[in-house]
Amino acid sequence: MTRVQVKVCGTTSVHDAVLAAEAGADAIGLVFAPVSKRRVDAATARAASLAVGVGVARVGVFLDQGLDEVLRTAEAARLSAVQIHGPVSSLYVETLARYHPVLRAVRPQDLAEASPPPVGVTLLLDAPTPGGGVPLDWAALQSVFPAGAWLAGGLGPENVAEAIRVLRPAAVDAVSRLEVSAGVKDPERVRAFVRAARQAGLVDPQSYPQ
Ligand SMILES: O=C(O)c1ccccc1N[C@@H]1O[C@H](COP(=O)(O)O)[C@@H](O)[C@H]1O
Repeated sequence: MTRVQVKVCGTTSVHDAVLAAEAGADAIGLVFAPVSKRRVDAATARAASLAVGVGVARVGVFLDQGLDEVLRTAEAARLSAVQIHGPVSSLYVETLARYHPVLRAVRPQDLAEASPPPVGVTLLLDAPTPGGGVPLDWAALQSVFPAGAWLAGGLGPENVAEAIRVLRPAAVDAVSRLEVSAGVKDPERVRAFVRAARQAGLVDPQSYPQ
């Protein structure tokens, strides 16, 4: 048995990257989507990536952005994986997966179409409005949640254990409920989130993404 991985998303500073790493997060998320109130520039993201080092995954979050932009940003910001939101083609996702591990964010209504993902792609089940802090209906998803998929959408210290108990995701991912204001982390909530996820149990390693 292996522990659930924890991603702390929406990192906009070296300070908050180090906070997440010291709290025990396995991954930080760096949002490059132009629409996001947590958007980070490549130079700051690079500094945050270098600060946490290779022991922590650095996931770049993109929404409706071209392949060139994603690949250039991944290199500039020293990303170790990319997370793709929005209505992109299979070819787009498969092309990216030749360069980087891909987290493909899908809404519950898109799950059937996206499963199973191609090699190098892991599904991330998220709410229809990414970064909106609204939880999914975990009970309704229990019978269809794919082995090895990640879970996001309104997770925080108060509900992550229950989400893990119901869906057994390979990883949990949160942003809104870990902030004091958009893009600024609440240290106590970040620590409590990682702690709660850690304590919530273990998952079967065979359900992990390859
Ligand atoms: O956080 C954002 O602003 C954002 C913008 C565009 C695409 C994704 C975004 N965040 C992702 O949303 C989920 C969880 O959000 P929440 O915990 O419900 O607030 C997570 O995957 C973030 O990477």
